[in-house]
Amino acid sequence: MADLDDRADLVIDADAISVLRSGKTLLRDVSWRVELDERWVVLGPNGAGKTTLLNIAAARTHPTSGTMHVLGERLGRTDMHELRTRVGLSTVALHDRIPGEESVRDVVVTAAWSVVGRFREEYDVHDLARADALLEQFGVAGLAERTYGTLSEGERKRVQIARALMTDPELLLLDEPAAGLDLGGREDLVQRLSALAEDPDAPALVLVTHHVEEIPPGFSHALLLRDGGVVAAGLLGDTITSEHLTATFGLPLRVTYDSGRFAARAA
Ligand SMILES: Nc1ncnc2c1ncn2[C@@H]1O[C@H](COP(=O)(O)OP(=O)(O)OP(=O)(O)O)[C@@H](O)[C@H]1O
Repeated sequence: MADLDDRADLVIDADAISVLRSGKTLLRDVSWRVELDERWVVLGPNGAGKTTLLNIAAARTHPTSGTMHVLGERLGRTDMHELRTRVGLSTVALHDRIPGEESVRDVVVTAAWSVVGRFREEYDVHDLARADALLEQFGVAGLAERTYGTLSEGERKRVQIARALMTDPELLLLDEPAAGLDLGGREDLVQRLSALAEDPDAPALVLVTHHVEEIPPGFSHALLLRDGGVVAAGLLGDTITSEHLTATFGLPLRVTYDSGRFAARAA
């Protein structure tokens, strides 16, 4: 019973999950618990299994073994489509499908549409107001009338996150949101994600990245992956250490921390 109560606040509860595809082990015996008010960073080198884990947390795919609960629902025993409507997901693969000629406001508001299967003419004024408020929150309200294809990469990333938040998800998963941004674009995004992390009304957050420099202040926990396995997990300050990063990336690294931001370089 105590165990059930413990689980009530868990948005992600991975219990020894493994993923095998085409004879390859993508995830190996991963256990990971995320609570409602936590903001997690998932860090690891290319091919570590980060996107695979995110896709399971987004109820897009199942583990091969182990048990996975998302928002209290057990994958394999629940309606995955229904569950997906409660999770916001932002990935490069999803955004590649956004038509360039779509207006920025429509890119955001159609998130509500695709989830509930409504037709375009049935958007109500609340949806439009919410889309505009999210564009404002991410500093791109002035671009609402522009077509998505004309935006810079940094502007697109901010619109993508606004879109992922449109459905008011209970869990927001962001896969490398700062990838491909220039320094100014990255810093702007880090600040906005930091504000989101510090908002008590924000959903539980999981941010996948390759770089400790991209960890926004306000994030609370980190999961380090290498070769599909967990190297370390827990509170950010205990987890993002030189020792753990060295083990994660397989080369001697020195981590520094200054004013809420991490940096890493070869030791
Ligand atoms: N369907 C599949 N069949 C076989 N191998 C796969 C399949 N999907 C992914 N992989 C491999 O699994 C490993 C983990 O992939 P994943 O995309 O989860 O890693 P990642 O940590 O997100 O990497 P990156 O940082 O490069 O995006 C990679 O080596 C990838 O090539």
